[in-house]
Amino acid sequence: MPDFFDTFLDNIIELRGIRQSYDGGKSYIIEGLDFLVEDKPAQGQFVVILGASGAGKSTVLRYIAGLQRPTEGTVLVKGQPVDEAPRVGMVFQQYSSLPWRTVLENVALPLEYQGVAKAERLARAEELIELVGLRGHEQKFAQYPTLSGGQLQRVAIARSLIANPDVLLMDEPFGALDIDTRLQMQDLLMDIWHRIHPTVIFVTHDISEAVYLADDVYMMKPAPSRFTEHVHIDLPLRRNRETKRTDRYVQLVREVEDRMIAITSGQ
Ligand SMILES: Nc1ncnc2c1ncn2[C@@H]1O[C@H](COP(=O)(O)OP(=O)(O)OP(=O)(O)O)[C@@H](O)[C@H]1O
Repeated sequence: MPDFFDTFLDNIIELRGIRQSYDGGKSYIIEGLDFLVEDKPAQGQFVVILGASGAGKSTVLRYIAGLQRPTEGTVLVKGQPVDEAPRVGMVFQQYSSLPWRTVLENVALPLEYQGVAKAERLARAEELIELVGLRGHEQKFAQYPTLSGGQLQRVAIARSLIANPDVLLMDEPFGALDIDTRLQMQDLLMDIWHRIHPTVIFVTHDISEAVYLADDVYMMKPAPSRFTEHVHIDLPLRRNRETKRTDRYVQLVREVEDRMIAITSGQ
């Protein structure tokens, strides 16, 4: 039975009846996949996707970003086909900045593509650079080792946010970072999310990271894959390192872990 308020909420992301084949329909790596994320304007949502390697997590993000079409099925963002709903930002695990451009130019890039005047786009880029804690690095080239791995991901996050996306897709964005930087970036991302409330769809292999960040965790079974499990994370909205010491956090990590083990072992 749908919740009473569900009738008033649109889905910001809607994937229905998705099938994906790479061999002309002989076999399907994704089969019967449905995924609905409701819109919560001015509140946002933090959704984390977990699944074994090769389950199709990146593929789901590529559908939502409009980078790939499924063999069958419907993909809607804010009720529209993805090609007509362009306000989607994406952050990848690999550093994706243009190394021959400065931090400021990299962050401003999406607005340059949109034809926004230079003074305006650089002013907006400065705001985002402040938001991600990169003040003082604007004129450095966005390349390693001039910038550290964590700083390069900050550039990527700032760039993904500059065009005011309704949806921010993050594909293992902290996967390549050392543990200290990773924990710092989790807190930075939470802080940003509380300020600007996009709907975030975040892929990770790290269950403790998933529980720390998410409102909801969705789990994919191995191929032919689809979402089979969902855990709502009922931790307080504002979280910090202390949250990880609470009984509820530990309990949720265990619950998600148990469900992942059951899914991947086919139980
Ligand atoms: N162009 C392609 N041709 C054939 N198979 C493909 C193609 N693109 C993706 N696949 C397969 O689709 C499956 C899902 O890939 P995807 O990258 O989405 O998985 P994933 O869950 O993100 O994996 P990981 O956690 O390892 O990043 C994989 O088995 C992959 O080999």
